Amino acid sequence: MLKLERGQKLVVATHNAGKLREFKTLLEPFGLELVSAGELDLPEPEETGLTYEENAKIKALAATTASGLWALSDDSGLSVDGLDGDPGIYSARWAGPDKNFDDAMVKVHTSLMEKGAMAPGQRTAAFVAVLCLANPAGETVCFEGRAEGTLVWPPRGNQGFGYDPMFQPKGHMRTFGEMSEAEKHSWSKDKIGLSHRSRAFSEFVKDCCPDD
Ligand SMILES: O=c1nc[nH]c2c1ncn2[C@H]1C[C@H](O)[C@@H](COP(=O)(O)OP(=O)(O)OP(=O)(O)O)O1
Ligand SMILES: [Mg+2]
Repeated sequence: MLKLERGQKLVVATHNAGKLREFKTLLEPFGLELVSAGELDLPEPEETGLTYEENAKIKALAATTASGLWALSDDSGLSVDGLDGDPGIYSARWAGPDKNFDDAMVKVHTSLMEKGAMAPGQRTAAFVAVLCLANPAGETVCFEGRAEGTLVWPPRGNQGFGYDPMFQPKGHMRTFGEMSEAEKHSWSKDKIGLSHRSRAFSEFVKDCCPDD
């Protein structure tokens, strides 16, 4: 089992500013020294895997190899039931090159409309995140988290990132885009969080983080 020590320097192996922000908040209580792949100017590896886990490993191993530090990566996406799980592992690039998430959300919505999926029950989806911790010896360990919800239209809220404004988590009336980061995570050591990332993070904490 891979275990981090208090004060240890850890690369957050992402080039996504939204994820980086979330990881900084989540990791804060554990007394680690954080540096991001962007700050170290690490190359962005090609995500050639066919699963979240494969891509998370690719990113964590690339970062630990390039930096000599332990690395924590995240591969995540939105799996829409009515679209057979798309955009899934391709969520970041599904709308095409030079497209932003406003375009990507329109594409998800229009694809569902083309299938006649108008009622909330036909617009269910899940966010999935797989975190991977890698050490410089090339050992890895992965943790998965899921958040179930419904896709609303039009998108609501301007917090979070990516597809957050159209994702309303199960049991809630507001989208992730309408929630503060703290609400989106709803993370604490003794209760299950709300977001896919915080749910995967709980498992990672249990096994790999120093006790605080
Ligand atoms: O909490 C989330 N709220 C909204 N959207 C989200 C979330 N989590 C993942 N997503 C979507 C957008 C993201 O771009 C894609 C992940 O793609 P993914 O390849 O894992 O990340 P990325 O390319 O943006 O950054 P990087 O690979 O450097 O970590 O799924
Ligand atoms: Mg990526």
